[in-house]
Amino acid sequence: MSVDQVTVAYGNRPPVLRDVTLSAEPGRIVAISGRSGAGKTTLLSTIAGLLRPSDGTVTVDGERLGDRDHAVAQGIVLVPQGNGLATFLTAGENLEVALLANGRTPSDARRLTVESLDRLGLSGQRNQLVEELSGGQQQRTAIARGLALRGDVLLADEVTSELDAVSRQTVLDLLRAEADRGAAVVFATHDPEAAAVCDAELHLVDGRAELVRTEPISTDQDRNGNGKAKSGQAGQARVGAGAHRLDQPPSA
Ligand SMILES: Nc1ncnc2c1ncn2[C@@H]1O[C@H](COP(=O)(O)OP(=O)(O)OP(=O)(O)O)[C@@H](O)[C@H]1O
Repeated sequence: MSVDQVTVAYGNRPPVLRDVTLSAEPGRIVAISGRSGAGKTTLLSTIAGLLRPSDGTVTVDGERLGDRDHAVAQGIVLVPQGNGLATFLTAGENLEVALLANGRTPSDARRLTVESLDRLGLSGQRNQLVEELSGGQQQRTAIARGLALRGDVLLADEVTSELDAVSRQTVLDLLRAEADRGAAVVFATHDPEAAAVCDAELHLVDGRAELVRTEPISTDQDRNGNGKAKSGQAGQARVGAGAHRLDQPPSA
């Protein structure tokens, strides 16, 4: 998936994104960082087909992206900021409905729902109404729904903002697992520690993008004798307390 020199505005207002370019490849997690209001959600919404750029293009598998339906057909999954869950349904129903709409059979939808909620530690919440869940449980339900859909491109918008350190690490590990499965993961976050465990980082300032790095950050311990970052340690990215542990992604 690539974003080429995209400019996005809301109505007649000045553009929120200007000339933004980004490449997201299978097997890699790219962080979109930046302060509140910098344009992270706007960028993810554009990649999800919810907003149309006034200039530039979003391309998936060589095909220019159209509307949201086209994005869904192209396997672009969005875990939105604010969750986007139906609060009057149970956690499980939120997943099943999305899976059925995605063309899964009822039995597949049930199986994937159980599996995905379990990965997020939510087995006990499957039959609970979303409105009865805590903020963090709701956020994890939305992530479970996004993972269950097994997209080719996973857009995760501030998906760790409501979580404690342990749950945040679980979610970062799951994003890594999605990348290892072959998805291109785009993760918007204002948390520098979470951004640091991603493979690349694009920083937005007032709608303009600066590519901070295109390789994982690596500590001395993570380097082998010839100075190259170690590979094949999927799922071990760690945040917090200066203990960045980073994985070399498979070459895409
Ligand atoms: N629907 C909208 N209509 C008009 N302006 C909007 C709309 N949504 C966002 N904006 C504006 O676009 C700019 C970027 O917002 P966006 O939500 O993309 O930022 P963000 O980096 O995701 O912020 P946060 O970290 O607070 O979620 C802001 O100035 C915001 O006011």
